Amino acid sequence: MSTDGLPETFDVVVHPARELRGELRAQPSKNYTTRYLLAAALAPGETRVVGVATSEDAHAMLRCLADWGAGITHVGDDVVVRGFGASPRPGVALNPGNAGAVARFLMGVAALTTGTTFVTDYPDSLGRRPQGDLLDALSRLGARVESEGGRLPLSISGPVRGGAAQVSAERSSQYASALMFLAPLLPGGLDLHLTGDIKSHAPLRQTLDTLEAFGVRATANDDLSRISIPGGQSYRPGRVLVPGDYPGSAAILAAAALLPGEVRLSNLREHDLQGEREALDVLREMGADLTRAGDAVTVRGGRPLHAVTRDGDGFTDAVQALSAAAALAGGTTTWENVATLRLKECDRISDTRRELQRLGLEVSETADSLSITGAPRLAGNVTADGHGDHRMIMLLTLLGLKADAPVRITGAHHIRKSYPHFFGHLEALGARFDYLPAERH
Ligand SMILES: O=C(O)C1=C[C@@H](OP(=O)(O)O)[C@@H](O)[C@H](O)C1
Ligand SMILES: C=C(OP(=O)(O)O)C(=O)O
Repeated sequence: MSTDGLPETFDVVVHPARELRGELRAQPSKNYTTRYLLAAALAPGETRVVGVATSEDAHAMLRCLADWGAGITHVGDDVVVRGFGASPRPGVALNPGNAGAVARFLMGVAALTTGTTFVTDYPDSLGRRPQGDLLDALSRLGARVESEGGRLPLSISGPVRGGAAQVSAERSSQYASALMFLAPLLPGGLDLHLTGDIKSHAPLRQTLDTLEAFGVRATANDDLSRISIPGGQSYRPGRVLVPGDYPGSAAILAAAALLPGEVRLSNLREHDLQGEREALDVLREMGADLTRAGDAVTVRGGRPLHAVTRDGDGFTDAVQALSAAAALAGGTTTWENVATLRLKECDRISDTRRELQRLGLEVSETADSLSITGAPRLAGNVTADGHGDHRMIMLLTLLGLKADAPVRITGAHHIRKSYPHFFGHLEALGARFDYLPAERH
């Protein structure tokens, strides 16, 4: 499955880099790939999804949709999906791997079936992430739900009719997105009330955007606390183009800001709903020299950076990458309102604090914030724990490039969850890595 030419599992040794220089095309967006593939499967007929991500999460979605009965044909970088419409095959066990969004979106749609089971081969990561808020919403709608403590493995059986529904959006926006994908295919649609302090508004807008691209009518109020989707609709098949990925690109841009040289990254739409687009503003506010021409962003790196205090919830998947910039900026950077980071592939607050401290940095945390005091230089010569988390691996890689001596990152193959060509892209810019047998998986 891996197209990156690297061993199946590996630790990476990151060598200090003098500069980064060159041009790259941003990889396809993870969040739009998962959404477009799912919407394509929910559409009767054929949809061509142009430029699909090749990450493990994209493969997880493709595998699950095929198991539910979608026809999947790869044509170059595109995927042609023959949808199952409102009738995914019942009685199937789906394995979404380690992909939270994939698992949750499919759990919503599972209410169309008379029984779907969800299992994972990542019991220590996805298997620990909470699903209770979505399961509660589904059972209030009349679905039959079985789980132990609201975690995978679990099973969901419909049918449900729809109508008024409540879902908490405090721990993850993915629960509400899941119900939004389900809603148009229910006889009664859904009048959704998102409760709690709503987090991750940006992905919710990406879901609304996807529904619109597939001809599904939906209305929402400004703060997204009310989302109304009439029932009895169908997804319209057609052709959709996956935009470039801001979360992964934020790591490349942060690396480029930290090191001397010049990096140009294309395929980053200026008007895009991915919240991690804000990473560009954050880097600029920190003092980076970043310019945009159309869909290309150029960074002239090596300028001194300074600390910022920002609400990180708008760019949740770029907080790790920006933490690398913070680790080398003058002063103390604080990411506020980031409690949901604790519920990702690892605890991205406490685990990040521990790894940064291991590298010699001063870091503190509260329940919902992370503060990092920048150091003028990092000694390196340590082994850091990747925590099986692609975004932690990106952060540690950036610090290794800037350190005085190499940094080893364990389990670096988990980069493939969202960015299989991450190391290859950095090599193309002049970085150097060794790939060693993994000390542990
Ligand atoms: O809807 C999506 O595709 C995503 C939503 C976000 O999760 P939360 O809503 O849990 O913050 C984000 O972190 C994740 O990578 C993808
Ligand atoms: C948290 C992430 O993904 P997911 O929730 O889809 O597993 C991520 O991509 O950083």
